[in-house]
Formats: sequence, C-alpha cells, structure tokens
Amino acid sequence: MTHKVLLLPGDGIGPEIAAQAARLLKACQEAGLDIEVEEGLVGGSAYDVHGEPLPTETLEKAKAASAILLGAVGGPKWDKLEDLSKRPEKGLLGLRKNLGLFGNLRPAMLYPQLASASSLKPELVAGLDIMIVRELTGGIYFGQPRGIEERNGERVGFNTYIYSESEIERIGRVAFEMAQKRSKKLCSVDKANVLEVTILWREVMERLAPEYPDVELSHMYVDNAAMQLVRAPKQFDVVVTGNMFGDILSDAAAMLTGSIGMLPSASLNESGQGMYEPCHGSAPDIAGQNIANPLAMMLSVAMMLRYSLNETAMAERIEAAVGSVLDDGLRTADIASEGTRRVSTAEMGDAVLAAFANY
Ligand SMILES: NC(=O)c1ccc[n+]([C@@H]2O[C@H](COP(=O)([O-])OP(=O)(O)OC[C@H]3O[C@@H](n4cnc5c(N)ncnc54)[C@H](O)[C@@H]3O)[C@@H](O)[C@H]2O)c1
Ligand SMILES: CC(C)[C@H](C(=O)O)[C@@H](O)C(=O)O
Ligand SMILES: [Mg+2]
Repeated sequence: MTHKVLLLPGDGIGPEIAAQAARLLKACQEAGLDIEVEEGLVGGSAYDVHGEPLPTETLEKAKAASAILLGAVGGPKWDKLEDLSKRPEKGLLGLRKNLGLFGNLRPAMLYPQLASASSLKPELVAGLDIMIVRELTGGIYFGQPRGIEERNGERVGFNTYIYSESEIERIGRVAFEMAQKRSKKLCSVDKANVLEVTILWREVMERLAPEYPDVELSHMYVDNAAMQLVRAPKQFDVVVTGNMFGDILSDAAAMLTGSIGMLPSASLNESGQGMYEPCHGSAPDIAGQNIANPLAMMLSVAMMLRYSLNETAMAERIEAAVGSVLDDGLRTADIASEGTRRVSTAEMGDAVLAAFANY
C-alpha cells in the first residue's frame, strides 16, 4: 500500500531543514519505500497566504495522510497578532488536537560522538537514553475556561489545568508499554504536592501499575525532576508527564544531548497515525543562514518510518547514517567542537544522504 506523507515545512528554519528531510524521503523512495509525498502550508507561512495558521486544505490533507512531517512554526513577524487564534503556534496545536495526537514521544539520546557538545560533563551523559512521554492534547494547553478579561478594574489572565481520568489513563498506558519495551522503569512527573489535577494523575498511574507488574513505577515532583535531569540524568529511562511539564522537561533533556537540534519527536493517535517533528522551534535568530542543524528533522523521518510506516530497517539505516556522519567529524555550528569540521545545513544533508546510500 502506498503511504501518503504530508510535509509541512512551516516557518523560520522550518523550510531549510524540511528541504533536507524531503531529499531523504526521495532517497528512501529510491531504496524501495512506497510513499507519496505532498506538501502543505502551516503556521505563519499559511497565515500569510490564507489568513489562517491551519487552513482547511492543510487539515484535510493531514487527516488523509499516514504520517505528517512538520518543520517548525512561529516567529517575531506573527508574535504581535492580537487574535491569538491566528498565531502560527495555533496551527501546530490545531493539528495535534484535530488528529487526536495525544501521545508525544521525545527521546533524548546522546550520540557518543557528541559527549563533548553536551553542557554537562561527559561522564554524566555518556550512554544517556531517556524517553519522555508527554501528554499532548490536554492539560493547561487546552483547558477551558481561558482568556484575558477585565475584573475589578484590572485585567486578569487565566488558564485551566484539567485532566480527566481517561486522558491520564491512555497516556499512562503508552508510557507503561514503552517502559516494558525498554528498561522497565517508569517515572511519572507531577506536582501532586500542590495541584489537584496531578493528585488525580498520580492516583491513575498507581491504579494502572498492577497491570504492568514488570514495570517499576516511581513518582517525582516536577521541580525536583528538572533538578535531577541536570544533576544525574542517567537515573531516568521512561518519563511520563503532562503537556506543559513535558514541554519544559524535554527542552532541558535536549540540551544534555548536545543541542536541541538533535531531538526528533513523534506524536501519535489511537490509530497509529503520527506527526513527526523536531522538538525545537523555528529558530528565528539563525533562519535563512543555512546553518541550522537538520539532524532532528532527519531523525524525525526515522521515527516516522518506525512508528507509522512499520519500516524499522530503513529507520535504523537513517540513524546509522547520522552516526557515521558524526563519526566523520562533521558538525553544524550548534554541535561544533574543537577538531571537528563545521558544515552548513545543506552540507549536513548531503553527508547523511551519502552515508544512507552506503548502508
Ligand atoms: N514545534 C514547533 O514548531 C516549535 C517549537 C518550539 C518553539 N516554536 C516557536 O519557534 C519560535 C522561536 O522559539 P524559541 O526561540 O523559544 O525556540 P527555538 O527552539 O526556535 O530556539 C531556541 C534556540 O535554539 C536554537 N536552535 C533551535 N533549533 C536549532 C537547530 N535545528 N539548529 C541549531 N540551533 C537551533 C535557536 O537558534 C535558538 O538559539 C517561537 O515562535 C516559538 O513559538 C515552535
Ligand atoms: C510551539 C509550541 C506550541 C510547542 C509546544 O509548546 O508544545 C513547542 O514548544 C513544542 O515543544 O512542540
Ligand atoms: Mg517546546
């Protein structure tokens, strides 16, 4: 069966890194992968053309696709839009919500070649391999009521942090199953010392635990988790948490691997349809300079092959190609260190493609 893949480059460095992913998809096709690739607009670039960050056309294409590959959205050009619903980020959030992509997998894995690019001492990060499972369609990101309004002569801003038992349970199951496939350790991160919503979160995780007797479940408050991530990150294997805590902790974990430019992600729904994107944003500070690291985006292609297209061997081929390029000492600016060769976005793409062809 021919799989439809929708490529959404987005804004800022999005199109630069998406171009490398598009070349990689072509190489996969040449290597026998049966896919059809379409492109679409999302984020600020969609707003500029259609007045909407998630045009109906894009949403329809996304619904019809087996998998979506997204670059990044957002940028200063659209930060001043008063109507929040028109902001580029709403395009991304709309895709996640409309497609029911509640299960966000954010692996923070250190390529051994990058130990010296990490902001932590090499011995603290050597062999690091964490999987953050972030709930992606609920919590404070989507809770109602929300808004900014006038109360007692001044403006107040408010959001609602809410999770139902069923929402907690389904992300819990994703995490327990992930732990079963890995080292059978699961740490649930919450703020159950203060917030009722996470008291319920903890209760539901505890209730699920007996169904996964081979998994050792632990709990940690989010402030401690942030500290432990930079103190002794290797104590973690699978971490499960809500939408906002997962957003923050995954950026922190990213830096342990050398650069946020290395971290791919998968966002999955109940039927295995997925959206794949780097964890980083549109990096307006370096956009248009051909210096962004395209590896998170290219590794997102590997995650897509593994989780939505069931093409594990080809996914491993991409990951091995990235490893061999790093072995050869090629580095974009964000991961550069002494004795390595600095390359541009496109040159990094060239190198990964050449290595992919050799495997
Ligand atoms: N998934 C997404 O589309 C997504 C994620 C995060 C932020 N954003 C949006 O991106 C915009 C910028 O946000 P930000 O600055 O907080 O975060 P960011 O991730 O875009 O950038 C943070 C820092 O990391 C660097 N960086 C990020 N990706 C890189 C890469 N591939 N190679 C090299 N360096 C890289 C940037 O240059 C910057 O210094 C905002 O509009 C934000 O809303 C989008
Ligand atoms: C751009 C923004 C809406 C998004 C989020 O907060 O989820 C981003 O930071 C991410 O990590 O994917
Ligand atoms: Mg984020």
